[in-house]
Amino acid sequence: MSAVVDTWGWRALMKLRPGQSISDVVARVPAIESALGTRPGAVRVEQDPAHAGRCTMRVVALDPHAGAIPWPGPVARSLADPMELGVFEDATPVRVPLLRRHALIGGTTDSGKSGVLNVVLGNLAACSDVVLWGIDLKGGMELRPWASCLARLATTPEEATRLLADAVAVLDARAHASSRDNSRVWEPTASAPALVIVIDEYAELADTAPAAVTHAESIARRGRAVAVDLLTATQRPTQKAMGGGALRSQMSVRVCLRVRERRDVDLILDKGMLAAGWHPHTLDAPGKFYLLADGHNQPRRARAYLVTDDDVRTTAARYADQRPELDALSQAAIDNPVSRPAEIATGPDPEQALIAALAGAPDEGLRVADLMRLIGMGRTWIYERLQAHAAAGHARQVTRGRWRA
Ligand SMILES: Nc1ncnc2c1ncn2[C@@H]1O[C@H](COP(=O)(O)OP(=O)(O)OP(=O)(O)O)[C@@H](O)[C@H]1O
Repeated sequence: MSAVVDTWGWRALMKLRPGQSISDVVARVPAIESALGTRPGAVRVEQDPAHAGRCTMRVVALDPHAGAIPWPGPVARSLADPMELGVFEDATPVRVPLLRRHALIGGTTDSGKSGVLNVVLGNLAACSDVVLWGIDLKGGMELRPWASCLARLATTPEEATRLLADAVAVLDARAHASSRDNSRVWEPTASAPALVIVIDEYAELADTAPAAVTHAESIARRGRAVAVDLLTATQRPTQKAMGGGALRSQMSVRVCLRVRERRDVDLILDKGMLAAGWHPHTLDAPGKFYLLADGHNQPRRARAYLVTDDDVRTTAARYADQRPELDALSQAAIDNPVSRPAEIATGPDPEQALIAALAGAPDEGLRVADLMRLIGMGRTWIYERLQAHAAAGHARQVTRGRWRA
């Protein structure tokens, strides 16, 4: 038996005695720990997948979660690479794929949500095939340090609504092009990058910008195939903020940091997860989390790397001038909103769709004919609703016949 030493301890390949199985060794783990003089839980035994008579014994002598774990820097260079968020208790790295996935990061105040966002942003900043947009309604406090790597940063409900409306326009244009060209999915490259929208405190957005929520839900439903993805963090995973679960159900990567109440576990992760052994209410330090994602279906405690303010500064500075630009098709959809396909103002409720369309309208406003096409309602209905919104101060005529919020 020869041992390989690493940061946290060592591991060795072991040959079992004839007739012995891995379960015999697993049953002896407490005795092995006692004989080696390690802390309880330090020894893990794994079957050699190639040979029933061999196993790997891993001794994690130091508790990897005992203190903050420094961020080693970005490992991803493409959205197709898994993002490395931190380490599990057995010191194995937490790697999670984000391509064509929306992600939700939840946890109480000071649980480390911004910390996890920073790890992901640090990796995305180094990816040459992702355009990053940010929404931070805390006045930009969390995301502004990344501003040099964000192509857009919205810090007010109005800007957020406009940004998400533009993202829906990008999505529609890409979906239209994909169906025309018969290509099923948008494969991100440096010249046709993915668009990832980072939203810090989604509940705040839901409270202050209902029209923006209509767009976010549309992106959650339809964005994956065309590589328009959401990365959202929230402290308040209420039914209202999560659209009664509709938004969460589209988020296939869920990171749950410490929560105050047990019922929040099922709100962030999924119904029944608390009963299934996912216990984020017991996490005892910032940055510790449970992950639910492809390949992560067992409740395992993990801890995120700690990204310092200095790490953010140096990483943002290093990658700022390597950020890609949106492809021409997507940029044209933003610059020329009148030619947007009819799904810009999504949602079954025409009133909501009208509000969203007005909020997302360009500076010069939208014509009644545009609104009719976007919303699918007749001239009389649109005209009456515009008058009502104008009287309530929610809409205005920019120039004759052109409207916006
Ligand atoms: N992975 C980590 N390891 C060690 N300490 C961490 C980690 N992540 C965060 N912390 C510490 O915990 C504190 C809170 O972290 P953070 O700001 O990320 O929490 P938050 O959930 O975003 O808080 P808020 O809800 O107020 O926005 C910070 O002081 C930070 O240094």
